[in-house]
Amino acid sequence: MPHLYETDGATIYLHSFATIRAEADLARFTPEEEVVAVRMIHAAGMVGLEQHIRFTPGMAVAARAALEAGAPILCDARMVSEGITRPRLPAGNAVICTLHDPEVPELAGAMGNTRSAAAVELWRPHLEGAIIAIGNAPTALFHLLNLLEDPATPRPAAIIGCPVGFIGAAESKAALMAAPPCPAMAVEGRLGGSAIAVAAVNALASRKE
Ligand SMILES: C/C1=C2N=C(/C=C3N=C(/C(C)=C4\N[C@@](C)([C@@H]5N=C1[C@](C)(CCC(=O)O)[C@H]5CC(=O)O)[C@@](C)(CC(=O)O)[C@@H]4CCC(=O)O)[C@@](C)(CC(=O)O)[C@@H]\3CCC(=O)O)C(C)(C)[C@@H]/2CCC(=O)O
Repeated sequence: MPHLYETDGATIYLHSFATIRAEADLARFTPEEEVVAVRMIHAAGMVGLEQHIRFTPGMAVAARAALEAGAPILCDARMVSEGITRPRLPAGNAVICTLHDPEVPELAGAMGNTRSAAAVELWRPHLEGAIIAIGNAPTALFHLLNLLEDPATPRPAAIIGCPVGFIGAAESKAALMAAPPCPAMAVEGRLGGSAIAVAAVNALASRKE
């Protein structure tokens, strides 16, 4: 007997989002935040993730406006940059990941830091008004926060802080949300990951589902 399963992509999405809206506790989110939270839950396959999602007031609106104005999107890992659905982007926005730039390994050695943190150095010319999407590397978020401690460093429009894991992930996101240098959102604790960061970007880039 062949397995029977749903084969229509649009129907799968429809049922998926309906299930999330039926099961997740989304009451505390604004309408602009809610679509982002739903898509992040969808990417993680985890109702309950919403309890760990934090936004600074107005972040979702500010990030959407920045994307409409053409903001570039700076990503810590190629897993993030590759996941962004280009046709969703409202202004043909540039998607930039500097992690695999040939300069990065030597720079990381000179800095005594990871390649992920060194790659953030190469964001400097693009930082002003950018959307930052960090889905993997805690050291990238920590290094960005350190750069932004200098008031002369150009301000991004918004930071999506979703590094994942056991070493530095919770701490870097706690530092982001304790003193956000610009509008920001984060998944608190160890949870996070490239797919969840991508889902946030894709939701912010889209009109309501
Ligand atoms: C310590 C690192 C962590 N990586 C995690 C999880 C995943 N990483 C994947 C991949 C393919 C990559 N990770 C690198 C970014 C690499 N990962 C690190 C670093 C050693 C340090 C980062 C940090 O601590 O901040 C980092 C290398 C560096 O010097 O910066 C990667 C560049 C490694 C490489 O391929 O050379 C690479 C990213 C490639 C890209 O997308 O451009 C995984 C897919 C590994 C796997 O499972 O095979 C996975 C993806 C998770 C995700 O959703 O993104 C952690 C858990 C985040 C961990 C940091 C925290 C910890 O607790 O250890």
